[in-house]
Amino acid sequence: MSILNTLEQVADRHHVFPFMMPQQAPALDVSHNVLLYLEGISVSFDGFKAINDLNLYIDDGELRCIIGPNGAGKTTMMDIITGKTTPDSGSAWFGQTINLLDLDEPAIAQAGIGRKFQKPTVFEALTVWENLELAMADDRAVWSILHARLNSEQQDLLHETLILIGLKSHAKMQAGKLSHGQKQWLEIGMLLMQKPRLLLVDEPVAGMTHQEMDRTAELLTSLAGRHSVVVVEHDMDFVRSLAGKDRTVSVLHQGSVLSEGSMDKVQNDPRVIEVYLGE
Ligand SMILES: Nc1ncnc2c1ncn2[C@@H]1O[C@H](COP(=O)(O)OP(=O)(O)OP(=O)(O)O)[C@@H](O)[C@H]1O
Repeated sequence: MSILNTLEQVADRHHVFPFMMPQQAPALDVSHNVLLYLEGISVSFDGFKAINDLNLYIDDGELRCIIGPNGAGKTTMMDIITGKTTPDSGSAWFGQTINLLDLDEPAIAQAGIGRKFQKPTVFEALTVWENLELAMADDRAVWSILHARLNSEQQDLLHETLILIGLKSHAKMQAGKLSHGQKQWLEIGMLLMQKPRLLLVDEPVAGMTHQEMDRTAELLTSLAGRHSVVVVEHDMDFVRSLAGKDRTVSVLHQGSVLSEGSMDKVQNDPRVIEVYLGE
C-alpha cells in the first residue's frame, strides 16, 4: 500500500482500521457435540486453591446441574468460563475453535455465553417489553433501541420469549411490580434475547415459592436442546426436578469434580454424602 493511499485512509473519517474493529471470536464449532471443555483448570487466591485441576465437559444442548458445598468453587468456575477470573493453568474451550482464555468478558458474552447471577437485575422503571427490547443483541444505542421499530424477526423473538418466560400478559407492566420469581424469569428472557448458546444460571430458585420453582424447572428444561444450560443450585428438590432420571449432575468439592452421573448415582455416592448431602 502506498503512503498516499494510507494518508487518504487517515483523512477519511469513515475508514475503519482493523484495530478499530470489535474483538471477534471465530465461528463456534460443535462438531464433536461438546460445547464447553474445561481441562486441568486450577486457580489459587493467596495460595488457596479454589479450583484444583478441574475437568468438566458440557454437551451441546445439555442441561447440567452443578452442586457442592459452600466454597467448593462453583462461582469461581463460572467466573473462569465468563472471563472474570483467569486461571493459573489449564484450558477452556467453547466448541472446537474458541479459546475462552484468549477472550475478555465482553468477547465471551458476544461469542454466546450468557450468565444469570443470583439476584435479578432488571430495569425496574421500564416495562417487561422494554427490558427485553433493551437486552436484544444489537449495536444500537440504548435510547435509539427504545425509539426504533423492531424488525419482524426481532418482534417474533420478543413474542416467543415473552411466552416462554410466562410473562405475555405482563408485557406492559413495570418490571418493578413483578414478583421475585417473575423478575428472575424476565432476566432469563433478557439473556435469551442475545441468543446465547450456553447459559450459566446461579441459584435461580433462591427465595422462590414452590409454584415458582416448578415453573422455573419447566422453563430451564424447555431451554435445553436449543441452548446448553449449566445450573448451580443448592436446593436438592429443585435439582432433582431438573435432572430427572437421565441428566448428569456434577458434584464439586475443593475445586474439582468429586462425583458425576445421574442424580440417583451422585446421591448414593458415599463421598458425596460425607462432604455435602449428609450435612
Ligand atoms: N477473589 C477471591 N479472593 C480470595 N478467595 C476467593 C476469591 N474468590 C473465591 N475465593 C475462595 O475460593 C473458594 C471457592 O469459592 P466459590 O465462591 O467459588 O465457592 P462456591 O462453591 O461458589 O460457594 P457457595 O456455594 O457458597 O457460593 C472459597 O473458599 C472462597 O472463599
